[in-house]
Amino acid sequence: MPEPLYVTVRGAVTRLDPTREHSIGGAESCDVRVDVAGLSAPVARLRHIGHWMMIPDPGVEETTVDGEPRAEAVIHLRSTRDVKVTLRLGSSSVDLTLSHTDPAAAPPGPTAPPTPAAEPPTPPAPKPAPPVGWVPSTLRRDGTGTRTHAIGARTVLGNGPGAGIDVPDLGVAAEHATLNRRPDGEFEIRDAGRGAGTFVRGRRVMWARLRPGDSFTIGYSTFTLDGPGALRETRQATGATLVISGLCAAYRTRGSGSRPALQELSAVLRSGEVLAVVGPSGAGKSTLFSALLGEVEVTAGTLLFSGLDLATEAEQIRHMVAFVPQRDDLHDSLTVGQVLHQAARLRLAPGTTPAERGARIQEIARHLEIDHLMRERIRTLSGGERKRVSIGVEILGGPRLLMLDEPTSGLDAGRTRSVMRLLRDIAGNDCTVAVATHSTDQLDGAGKTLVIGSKGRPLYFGDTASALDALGEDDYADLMLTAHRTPEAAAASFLDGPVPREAAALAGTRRRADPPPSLRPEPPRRRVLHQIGVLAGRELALLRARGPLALAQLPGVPALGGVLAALGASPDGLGGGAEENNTPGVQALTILITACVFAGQAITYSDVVSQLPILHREKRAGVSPGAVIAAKALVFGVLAVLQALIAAAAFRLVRPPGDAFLLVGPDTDLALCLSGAALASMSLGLLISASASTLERAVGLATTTAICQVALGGGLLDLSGRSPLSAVSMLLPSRWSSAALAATTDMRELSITAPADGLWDHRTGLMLTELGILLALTAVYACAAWLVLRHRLARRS
Ligand SMILES: Nc1ncnc2c1ncn2[C@@H]1O[C@H](COP(=O)(O)OP(=O)(O)OP(=O)(O)O)[C@@H](O)[C@H]1O
Repeated sequence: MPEPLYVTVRGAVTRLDPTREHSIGGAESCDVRVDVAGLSAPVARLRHIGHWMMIPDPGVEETTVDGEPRAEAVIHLRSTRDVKVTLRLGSSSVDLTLSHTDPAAAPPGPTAPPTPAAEPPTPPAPKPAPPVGWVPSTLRRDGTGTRTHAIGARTVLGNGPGAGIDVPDLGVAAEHATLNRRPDGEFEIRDAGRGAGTFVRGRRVMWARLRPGDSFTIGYSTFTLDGPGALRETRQATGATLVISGLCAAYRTRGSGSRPALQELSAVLRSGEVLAVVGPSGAGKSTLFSALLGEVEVTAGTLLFSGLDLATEAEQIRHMVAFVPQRDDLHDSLTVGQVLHQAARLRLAPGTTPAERGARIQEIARHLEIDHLMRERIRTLSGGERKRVSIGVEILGGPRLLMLDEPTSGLDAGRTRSVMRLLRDIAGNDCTVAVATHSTDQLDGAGKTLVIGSKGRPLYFGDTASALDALGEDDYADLMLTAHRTPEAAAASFLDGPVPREAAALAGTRRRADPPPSLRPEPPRRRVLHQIGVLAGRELALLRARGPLALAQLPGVPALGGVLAALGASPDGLGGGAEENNTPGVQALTILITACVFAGQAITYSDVVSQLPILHREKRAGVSPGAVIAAKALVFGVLAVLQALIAAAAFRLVRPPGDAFLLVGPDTDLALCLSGAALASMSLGLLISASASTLERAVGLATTTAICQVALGGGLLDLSGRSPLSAVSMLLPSRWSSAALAATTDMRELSITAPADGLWDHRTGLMLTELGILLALTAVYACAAWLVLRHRLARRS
């Protein structure tokens, strides 16, 4: 049973119930009444999340615990010892004593300071608290505040003792950036492209010139040039406030412009708080998250997180924000351990060592109670376990704002409660948590609630405990029915209430992001290379996870094609004796090319479209669509070439390729032509898969393309003239690979059924051109796939 907390102020003891949040302040509604500077607003809140924690209001200027000044936004009371807390505002302060046992029931004796002897003998053992803050212990430097560094001609900033200035945050690489003094005496900052970025006034930069007074941000530290040789570092106080002020968002509709989805929504959420966003279906709960993620058009209002504007400084805060979508899209065939390791390699700075990644994964897995599932495949997990893994993937990077869309949908009441408890725990570790939910019976897990009515109109924001009373409803079922009709009085009273005013006041004080003097925003190439490596590794893991039967098909299809082509060919294979006419040679050539284009296209045509939700999720975490396509082209390209070699070898086992050749020899030329066919078709398959909106459409597109490849390869229809069909065939790998193979085997000379096609002439230069065109098609299809995928993942609604 969670234990109560006893707060003593000037001799008066108040017992706090662990099942709900309590406020300390001057207002009558506060649970513990204190007078600090005559303020009526709460100066601190106390909440139980497995242990008690105190959240001083940001307006409190100084908090001391047992006489020690504390800069944290959240003070965790993990010990069962009595603690003396002083909160100071201006010249006024208040002293509180927080006890885990009732001081009034304690035996008479000395009261302060408490000694071990004065403590009650066996206080009830609390549930073991999470061992660490959400910013991981392995990479954490305690404390916040300001310090000044001496800087020379070149100073390296990075994560670890090797750097001149140590910035121990998750997104910071070991050698993250260098600060150089220029010949003119000014300084420039250069990002090494290995971590989560260097930011100057909200923009991610690879290079920027800095003058005295200019600042740049790396991880959670902001550095300001204080003059020659001095760099002032300000660590962002843990805990950041989310301010939503007068937010209006709209979806574009076909033809008629846009349809409003959120209207003048306001809320203020502080670190350590859990916000439940509730409302009837279609009210706009998911849209609110889309707006916070920059995925829907914000037509008015302000969104601030940690003082940064999400509209203009989204890049800088991207690594602070994580989103767990409603569907737990994860690679089903991988194990939990593989999924977490891949996610850690993509989401943590590339310079993070395997030991650090392992420690972080262990830390998260223990916290989420999934450490015993590391070897289980995702598809074998229950809904609740899968949800925990999905949350784990998103919090690996140590976000400060975690948003979850329906995290409890499909879970039983017990699992729902445990997810809500987990979210409270996460919030208690320097994170702000917002959750859209229909599980209104478990809302007591969230301290704050935002009720949205139909058409995105806000009806209530405030303490969860007061939501029903404020809206005059008995239960949430009634509230949902009322909210569906959006009562004008409630909507108007919200807009006239204190929440929009407070949000507007906070939004009005935001820092302006002026353009910096000199910037060079560049794509961080090294990061993309790192991502290609990680994603290629994942493709290999996914291939291995397909199982032996599916893996056996990969060499099986081209081998069958090679054997069938050989059986259809004359005893001389693709060649032929001078006096003998090799009529079946064209058929054999067509079967060989068909087998290779089918095999190449088949390995990729469904790949991107079936992973789209996962890719969308990873794009939000900074994974580049270019890296995705490059990794797939790399792995599947090698696979396609291997398949072509298997087809060539199978053919060669049964029939000779012939005597004629143009480049290296009959066998090598055959292998080159088939490899070109398979490689370019693999790339065409990627384009199909990136373009199709559903798997069914991808199947349709792939089938159509395959038919065209067979019919327009050159061996079945005469494409020698300037017909439209001939023009279309130029876009297909089968046309160029058939021509190259016919050229090297001198098919026009050997077979009377060979078409009078100039592309089939037995000329070395022609064959080299045709192989070159196959490579060019491979590159063009892959680039087109990248552009299409980039467009699809970036598309705003
Ligand atoms: N991509 C989109 N394009 C156009 N309209 C959209 C789009 N997504 C959502 N909408 C509309 O915006 C409104 C709010 O949708 P949203 O998904 O935010 O509601 P919700 O409260 O999350 O609903 P639910 O509880 O059913 O998930 C709805 O009317 C919906 O039809």
